[in-house]
Amino acid sequence: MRHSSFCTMARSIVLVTGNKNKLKEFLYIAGEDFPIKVEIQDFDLPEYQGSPEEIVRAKCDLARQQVKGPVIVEDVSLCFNALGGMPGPYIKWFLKNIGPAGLHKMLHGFADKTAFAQCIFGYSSGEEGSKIHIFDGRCPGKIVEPRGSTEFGWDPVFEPEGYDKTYAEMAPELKNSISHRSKAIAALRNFLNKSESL
Ligand SMILES: O=c1nc[nH]c2c1ncn2[C@H]1C[C@H](O)[C@@H](COP(=O)(O)OP(=O)(O)OP(=O)(O)O)O1
Ligand SMILES: [Mg+2]
Repeated sequence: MRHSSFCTMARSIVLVTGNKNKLKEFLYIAGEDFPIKVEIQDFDLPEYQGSPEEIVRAKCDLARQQVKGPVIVEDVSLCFNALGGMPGPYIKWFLKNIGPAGLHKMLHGFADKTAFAQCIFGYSSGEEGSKIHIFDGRCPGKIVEPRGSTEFGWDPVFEPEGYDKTYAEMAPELKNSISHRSKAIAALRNFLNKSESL
């Protein structure tokens, strides 16, 4: 927290997520020096269809209505270039129904295995009608046969560009230093540090 006399920042923000692995990575990446205290509320928000950004905006607005204060929400997409960006924000349902191995098989007929992981945060100060700020982080890579820990989602099939390991084979420090999530958190951190803009 900054102590400038211009500081109008709220004392804490609520991160709404039902995903424990997301939360773990968020807290790890945010670290001790995150500009604002983050509290967690674990509830499932309905997710509309649309572009990743539209989904985050709607999710953030619903979170704001429930929390009645400053909120952040996160939505993650896994976008296959050969499929024009699909499954994208619908990755959760593909993963749930066909698993990581099925995701890899989806690209069987395509030479292009490239993909990108996208993490978008939506932030609202909590006031009705206030602007929802968007922070977008991406990591390019490719979809491979599953390798590594099966602990977190599609990590076993995503191999970031420039590495010969999948996210699931990486030490947490490495994934958290290059991931889509770390890039989005860097943008969020930068915004929160400019407390006058809140
Ligand atoms: O770094 C990641 N590495 C691997 N898998 C990941 C990652 N980040 C999200 N995921 C999974 C979780 C869910 O299956 C889907 C995104 O859906 P998404 O709606 O954003 O997550 P969610 O519903 O689990 O949590 P939330 O309550 O925050 O909406 O991709
Ligand atoms: Mg969700």
